[in-house]
Amino acid sequence: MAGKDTLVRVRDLSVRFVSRDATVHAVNGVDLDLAAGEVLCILGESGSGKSVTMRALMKLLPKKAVVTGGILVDGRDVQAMHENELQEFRGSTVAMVFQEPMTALDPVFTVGKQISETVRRHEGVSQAAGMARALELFELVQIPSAKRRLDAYPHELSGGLRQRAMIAVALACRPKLLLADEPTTALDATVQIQILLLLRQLQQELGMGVVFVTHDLGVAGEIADRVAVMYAGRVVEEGPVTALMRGPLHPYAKGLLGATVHSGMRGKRLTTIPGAPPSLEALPNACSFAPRCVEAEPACLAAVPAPRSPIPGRTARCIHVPDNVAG
Ligand SMILES: Nc1ncnc2c1ncn2[C@@H]1O[C@H](COP(=O)(O)OP(=O)(O)OP(=O)(O)O)[C@@H](O)[C@H]1O
Repeated sequence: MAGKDTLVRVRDLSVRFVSRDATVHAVNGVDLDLAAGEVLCILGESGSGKSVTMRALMKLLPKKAVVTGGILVDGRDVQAMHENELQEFRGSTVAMVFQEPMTALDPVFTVGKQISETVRRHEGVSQAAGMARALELFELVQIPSAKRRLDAYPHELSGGLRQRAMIAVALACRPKLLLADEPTTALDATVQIQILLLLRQLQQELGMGVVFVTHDLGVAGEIADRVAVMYAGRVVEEGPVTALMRGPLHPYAKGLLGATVHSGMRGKRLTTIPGAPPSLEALPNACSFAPRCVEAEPACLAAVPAPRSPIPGRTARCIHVPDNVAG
């Protein structure tokens, strides 16, 4: 049963991309829960299904994607929404920030105009009220000389300020859920930490839920309350960030943590475990990590491991993890 303050509830989500030549099984039976005001990081290496999972939350996948399973956001069935309902839902209930701000910002309009138009579209307010809200948002995301910068075009802002402007656009209609797809990856380290701190502060002030996709364990440690570690389209471990970083349960998470800790936390690509993930076109009916796992044994190849929960609030899909929690 979904709790009273459940903001996101995903059950058995699968996403396939079908083409004439092949079927890519990008996401395979993902369960996720997010409480209002909580930050969940989806962590994993390239191609593990992080972005596809996140985009499914706002039905932002190409038409050819075959999506099955249940997605409830703020109690609404996302899969069942039609285009006009989605337009209202995107922005006012859920908004997204991207790695590349120019994905969200239009180069031919000033940033102030873009924010005020977004507000006007959703809330039907006057031009002056839209602009006043834009200024309020620029101040909220701590853009210095906010009034002057509202008249800037996106290319006139530095990378960090552009990122802040994009966050302001995303927050324009006070979303309950913010989706962030590697929004700091392209920035240099000091700007990256400033944007992470800003997001954390905004999330707390506004009480928003955040789903944050990253390949960077250091970033997850900085911003997350809970982490879901994805591998080959499955969540292989899920739990509170501090517990997971102190003592990961799944061998893949152990490998990531070992690799990252030894070489410094932030900015490290999660690719230091020997071997490569399986092809998403031919996933085995087995533990997908077994070929790279130091703990693998024949039983790992018998079936896809079910989630086990040795500690309340934590799960891992590994047969070596005990399953002690009743219910
Ligand atoms: N539109 C699409 N058509 C076909 N395959 C796709 C499409 N979008 C994603 N995929 C495939 O789905 C898989 C998961 O992609 P996804 O973008 O979710 O990975 P990711 O974990 O976010 O990786 P990255 O960190 O590189 O963005 C990949 O194999 C990708 O090639």
